[in-house]
Amino acid sequence: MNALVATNRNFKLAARLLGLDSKLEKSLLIPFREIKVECTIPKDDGTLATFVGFRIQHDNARGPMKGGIRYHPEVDPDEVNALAQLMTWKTAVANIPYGGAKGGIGCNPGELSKSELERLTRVFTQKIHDLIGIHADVPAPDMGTGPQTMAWILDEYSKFHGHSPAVVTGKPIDLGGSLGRDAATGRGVLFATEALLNEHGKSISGQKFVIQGFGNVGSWAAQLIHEKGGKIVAVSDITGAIKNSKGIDIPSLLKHVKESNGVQGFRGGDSLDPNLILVEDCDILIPAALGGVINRENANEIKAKFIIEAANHPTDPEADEILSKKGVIILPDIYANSGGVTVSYFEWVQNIQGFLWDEEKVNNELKTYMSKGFKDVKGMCQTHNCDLRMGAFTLGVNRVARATVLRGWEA
Ligand SMILES: NC(=O)C1=CN([C@@H]2O[C@H](COP(=O)(O)OP(=O)(O)OC[C@H]3O[C@@H](n4cnc5c(N)ncnc54)[C@H](O)[C@@H]3O)[C@@H](O)[C@H]2O)C=CC1
Ligand SMILES: O=C(O)CCC(=O)C(=O)O
Repeated sequence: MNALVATNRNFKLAARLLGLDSKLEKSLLIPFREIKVECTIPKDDGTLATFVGFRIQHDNARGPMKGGIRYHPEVDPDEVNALAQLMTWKTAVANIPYGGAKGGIGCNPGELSKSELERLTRVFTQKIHDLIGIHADVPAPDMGTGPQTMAWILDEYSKFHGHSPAVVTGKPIDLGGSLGRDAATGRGVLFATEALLNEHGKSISGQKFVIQGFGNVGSWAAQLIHEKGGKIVAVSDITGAIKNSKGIDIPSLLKHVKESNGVQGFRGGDSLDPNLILVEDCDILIPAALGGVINRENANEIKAKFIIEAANHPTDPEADEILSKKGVIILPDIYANSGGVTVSYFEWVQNIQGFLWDEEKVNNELKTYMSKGFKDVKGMCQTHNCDLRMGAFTLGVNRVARATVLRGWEA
């Protein structure tokens, strides 16, 4: 199912549970602003290449819009729109003073040199610099981008507006990035998983995990779960998949990935068909790559008892229904992966204050926010007699709706 159709469907279900007025519902659904820009750069060989970049600014009722920038061949306006909307509900679930946005460029970063990526990022920033800003819209990394991308955006933006470290988060530490931001989404996934398991009288230790995606989010989640005694029995990335029923030695895998740019060829496990990773036997499945991967084609075959959505919208509504009938418990993206944007908020606060926190403070504050988020989501599940996805959606949508109404309708 198209990502936007799926996200709108979840929003509308939540709006119905909350009894929202239809005019308010419409105003919450339609994005604040959609930006589409042409980005033409000279390639290293002197030829020209043209890419299309997007920034969808979904809502700013609760504060500046916030969300990552994705570089991926499948970036399209509907997907970015869905991701921007999810950011609005996510920042509200986390209860941080932001709205939601998302951006992306349709490109394959693996096929571009570092200097081509730098030129592309600078051209994109030139096209959108007037519409982002410290109190307007604050980008961050997502799939295919990272601290270096944020450094180029910061540098290009600062040429127009003066030195502005708080205009992006997820920056390198040397440019005002926060300690702990790199690991934050994975660490948040760990805290979210602990909160859920605790409620079921279980702990991480001894549980069997499968992780799809071994980039920023998947690799940090794997590392932290491994340190807590979780047994990671299968992992995949774009290069392939590996499995080891005794548990993969994650520090050795991290070393291998650093040297070989992917999990393929790792000797501490057997290779596995990447198409079968999601249906591999485990207790807990963590999708940490693309959207829409859990759908009606594979939902019935999933063996996990719990799914922790580290990726954004990995599960289609059709799969939600199938999994719910099977008794599988899903911890939804807008809560489970909110650790990244929460520490982005801490980074922005540090930049504005001009005062750096130590890593222990960052991680402790993150734990507090993730614990509070879980309690708030559960509270909405009880109030509306609904599952965790609708608990999170009603929580987020209700907070944004209240802020929207309080700000008023006068033109
Ligand atoms: N980076 C962040 O702070 C946050 C990221 N997310 C979400 O987490 C997910 C992963 O993002 P990052 O780790 O930042 O991206 P990344 O670019 O660092 O890593 C992506 C990983 O997915 C793998 N991958 C790509 N296509 C695949 C496929 N077809 N099958 C299996 N693996 C595949 C890549 O090889 C790589 O290991 C995305 O859905 C993103 O939106 C959510 C919240 C915050
Ligand atoms: O850190 C941020 O501002 C946004 C992270 C993001 O794009 C996400 O949570 O999906």
